[in-house]
Amino acid sequence: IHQRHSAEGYIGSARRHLVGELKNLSVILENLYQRGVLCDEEVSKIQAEKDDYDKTRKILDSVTKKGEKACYEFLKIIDMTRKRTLERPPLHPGTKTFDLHHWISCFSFKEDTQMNANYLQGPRPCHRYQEKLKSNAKEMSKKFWGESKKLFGGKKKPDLSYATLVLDTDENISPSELLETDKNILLVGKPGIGKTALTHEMLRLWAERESKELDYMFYFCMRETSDIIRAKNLEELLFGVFCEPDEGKDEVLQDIKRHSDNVIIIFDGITDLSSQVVKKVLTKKLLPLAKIIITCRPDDEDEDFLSGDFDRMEVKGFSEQTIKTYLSATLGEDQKKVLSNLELVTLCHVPMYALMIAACFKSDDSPQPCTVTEIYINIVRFCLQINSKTKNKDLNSFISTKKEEILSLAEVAFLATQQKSVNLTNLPCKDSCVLSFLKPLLIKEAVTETITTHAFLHYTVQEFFAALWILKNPDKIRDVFQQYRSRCQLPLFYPSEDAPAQLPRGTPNTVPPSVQQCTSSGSP
Ligand SMILES: Nc1ncnc2c1ncn2[C@@H]1O[C@H](COP(=O)(O)OP(=O)(O)OP(=O)(O)O)[C@@H](O)[C@H]1O
Repeated sequence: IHQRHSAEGYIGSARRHLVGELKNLSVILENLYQRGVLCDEEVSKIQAEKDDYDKTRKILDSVTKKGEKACYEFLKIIDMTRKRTLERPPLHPGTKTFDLHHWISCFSFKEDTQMNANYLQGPRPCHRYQEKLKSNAKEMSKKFWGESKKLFGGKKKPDLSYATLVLDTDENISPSELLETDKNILLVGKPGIGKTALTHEMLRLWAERESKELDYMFYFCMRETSDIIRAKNLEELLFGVFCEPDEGKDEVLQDIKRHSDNVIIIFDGITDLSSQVVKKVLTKKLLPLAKIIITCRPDDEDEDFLSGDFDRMEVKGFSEQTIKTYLSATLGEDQKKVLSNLELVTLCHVPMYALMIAACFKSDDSPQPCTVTEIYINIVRFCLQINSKTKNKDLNSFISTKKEEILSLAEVAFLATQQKSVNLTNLPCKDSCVLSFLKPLLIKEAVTETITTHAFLHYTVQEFFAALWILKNPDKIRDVFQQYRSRCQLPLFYPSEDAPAQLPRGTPNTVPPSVQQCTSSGSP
């Protein structure tokens, strides 16, 4: 039950804490002026006070002297600008006794629909930039889901965006809760489990949320590292790699730096800390109050990422219920074929496999794959067929004619995976059909110069081809396992001296088969 307080009394009760803890007094003064609480002269007088202490005292005195209405306006301003004007709540409860954020949230405001939010906004270029970031975020999210939909051909356009479940000590957390929390987050999850999907969902939610607050959200795909590594400072990272303001660059950068608590940055698929700027952001040397979200695979998890204050969470993929909803949206009646096969249903816990399975089963005459390897083979054959417009009956002989090109792609995949990279600087062949597994990656070299490199459509496709290359070069298997063992300090379990040079079949209960496990980034 909220007890109704007088605004004047409410300010009085916290005066001691407000003096000394109010920040960004210029924002408060500007708003008091805009709302007609203080006139020009009063504002100038306050600004002339020697330090923030005295300025705050003077603001409080002037507002209180003007009575209840002015005090109410003041509280309203503090409420709307709290991120900028109040000290952050303590990260460790108990280290600070009075929490101004909590205090202002307890004041019960009357309904006030007349309020003009514009008063509370920052400089115009910052707003224009926020709008640009929001439309970028919407676009990225749309594109992400659009690419999955392409697998279903032109006719069927299922809705593929289901909230990924995140599990943290037995508690499911939704993407919007992740977005709202003030904490820094480390999201760990195996390949294809939906880490990128989750970050794109957060981007979408941020772009669509109705908030009057001026805030910023940035996304970096850490696999596209070269331009990130080249960024020498914060400006080059935020504006050069991600998105440049159309006007008032300096003003925007100033605002971002000054109000870093209004910034959210996602580093998706981090493998190491080779970028100095990224390292500084993670260790809070830059943008100390920004909220940071990192995603990585379990193999790449590194204590250095956590030197800041991060909450670690695991992305667990689809639940039983989500699998059913997903299959029904993508397959309709055909879902029964998948649901009747326990192995396939279990695979669907990994959204990437759910997508592949749904794509494989989408038409009546599709073969029924049962392992991850078979599903990847299906996908590869499916892509080759679509791109070459080959009839089903001719597909095998078509693939035979392309053997060399396919293996050259596999070799490039293997070499890149070994170097923990997705940037393919040299194309393995000229065949457009085989090259359809790649997408161009544009890297800005200079203002007017862009270099085009290539990357696989999805990292797991690169891993599949890398595994294919090992299978075709059995003499390399021992080396690869040896390398894996020395990185992970695991006993060398396979292949033994007399074991056949052949990899075990996929274990379809939860994870990718050994083929992929052995070649995933960090553990080739
Ligand atoms: N919540 C979801 N709803 C529907 N499809 C999803 C979901 N999450 C992931 N997918 C599908 O699975 C694919 C792989 O997911 P994503 O790229 O997010 O995995 P990841 O965990 O980032 O993998 P990696 O570690 O390989 O980068 C996506 O392209 C998307 O098609």
